[in-house]
Amino acid sequence: MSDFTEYKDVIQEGDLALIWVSRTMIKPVTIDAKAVFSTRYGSFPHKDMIGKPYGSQIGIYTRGSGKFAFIHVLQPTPELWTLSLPHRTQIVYTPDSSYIMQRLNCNPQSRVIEAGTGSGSFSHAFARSVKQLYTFEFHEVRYQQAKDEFKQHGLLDENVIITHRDVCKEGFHITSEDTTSHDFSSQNKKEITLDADAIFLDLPAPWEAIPHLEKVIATDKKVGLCCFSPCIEQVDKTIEAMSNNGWTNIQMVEIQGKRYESRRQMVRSLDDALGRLRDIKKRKLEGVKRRYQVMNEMTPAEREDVERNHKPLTDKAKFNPFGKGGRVKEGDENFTWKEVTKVETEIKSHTSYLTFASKIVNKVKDEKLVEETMQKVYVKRDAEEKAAALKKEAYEQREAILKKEAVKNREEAALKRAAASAAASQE
Ligand SMILES: C[S@@+](CC[C@H](N)C(=O)[O-])C[C@H]1O[C@@H](n2cnc3c(N)ncnc32)[C@H](O)[C@@H]1O
Repeated sequence: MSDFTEYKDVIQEGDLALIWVSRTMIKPVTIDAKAVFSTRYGSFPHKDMIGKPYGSQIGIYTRGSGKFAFIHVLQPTPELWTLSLPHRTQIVYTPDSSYIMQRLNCNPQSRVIEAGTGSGSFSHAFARSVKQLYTFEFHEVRYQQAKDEFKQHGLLDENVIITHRDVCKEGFHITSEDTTSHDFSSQNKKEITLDADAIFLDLPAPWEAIPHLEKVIATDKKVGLCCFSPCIEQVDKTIEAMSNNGWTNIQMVEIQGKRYESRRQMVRSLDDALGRLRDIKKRKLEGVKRRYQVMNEMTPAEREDVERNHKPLTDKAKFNPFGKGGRVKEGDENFTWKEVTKVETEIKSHTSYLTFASKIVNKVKDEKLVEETMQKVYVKRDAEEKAAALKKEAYEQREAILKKEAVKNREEAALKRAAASAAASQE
C-alpha cells in the first residue's frame, strides 16, 4: 500500500505526513520519534505527534514570546503533495490536472502515458485514479529523483513505471534493455505492452513525440491525448502534428482558475471620513506635544538612544475604523457591514494551453455486427408499427359502435317524446 492510497487513523513512526504550517507552507516529513520539526514559530517534537489522529492540531507554548504556536499533521493526498513537493521543474497544479483527467476520461481501468515526469506532481494524481501509469523523463538526475520519490511513496509497488527516455527521439516502448523501474527479471517477457488509452505530454516539443504514439496506444477503443504548452506557437505545431498523425476532435482549452470568497466589508460614511481627517490632525498635534514633553523629561543619554533607535513615543492608540490602533473583527456588531465577493488574486494553476485530441485506431466497420443490429432494429420497428395499427383499428371499431348506439338512443328518445305528446292531446 502506498502512503497516498492507504488511509490511516493514527500517526505512526515511519509515516510520510504533511505538516500544515500555513496555507503557503506545507512540509512533507517522515515521522521519526527522535526528530523535531522546526519552524520560525517554534519546535515540534515528532513524538508529540505519534499516536494522535491524523488531522490533529499540535500546539506548543513558546517561552520566549509567551505565545502558542500550532501546526496540523495531515495524511498525504496528491493535492497536498502538489502544494508541498520539492520543485525540480515547473509543475501541473490541481485545477489543470483534475480537468485534464476528466477530459481524458481517466478511470480505474485507464492505462496512461505521461512525459515528462518532471517533479512528479501530475504523476501522483494519475497514480491515485488509474490502473497503470507509464511515465518518462529524459533528464537523468530528475529521473533518479522521481524514481526514488515514487519508491518511497509506494507508487512503484502499485501502478507506476518510470523510464529514463527521450520520448521525442526514441518513442515510448519499454524493453528489458531500458533504464526503467520495471523489474523484467521476474518475468519471461522482454517488452511491456503499453496499450495506453490516455496520454499526457508536458514537453517543450510534443509534436516530435506524437508520431511515436501510434505503436503504443490501444487499438480497440477511443484514445485521448492532451498536450500542455505555455506558448500559442507550440499549440500551432502540436495541432499540425496531431492532424498529420490521424488525431481528431482537436480542441484547445485554457484554464483560468479563480476562487471567489464571500466577505463582509465595513460600510463607511462621509462622517467617518471627516472624523478620520480630524483624528489624523489631532494625533499629529498630540504626538508633537508628547514628543517634546517626553524628550524634556529624558536624560541626554536616553534622548540619544531614542533618536538612534526611533522608539515610539506615544501609547498604543484606541481603535479608529480607518487608522492605527486595535483591529476590528470582521462582522463586529458595533459597525455596519455589507456582503462582498473577493477574488483570490493568486491561485496556483499554471497558465498553459491544453490541446486535446482523440483517436480510434481500429476503424474497420464490423459489417456482420451492423447487419445484426439493424435487423433487430427493423424487427422491433415492424412489431411496433403492427401493434400501433391494431390499436388504431380497435379504437375506430369502438368509436363506430359508440356512434351507432348514440344515434339509436336519440331515435328512441324522439319516438318516446312523440308518443307522450299524442297521448296528452287525446286527453
Ligand atoms: C514541465 S516538466 C513536467 C512537470 C510535470 N508535469 C509535473 O507536474 O511535475 C517537463 C519535464 O519534461 C522533461 N522532458 C523534456 N523533454 C523530454 C523528452 N524529450 N523526453 C522525456 N522527458 C522530457 C524535462 O526534463 C522536464 O523534467
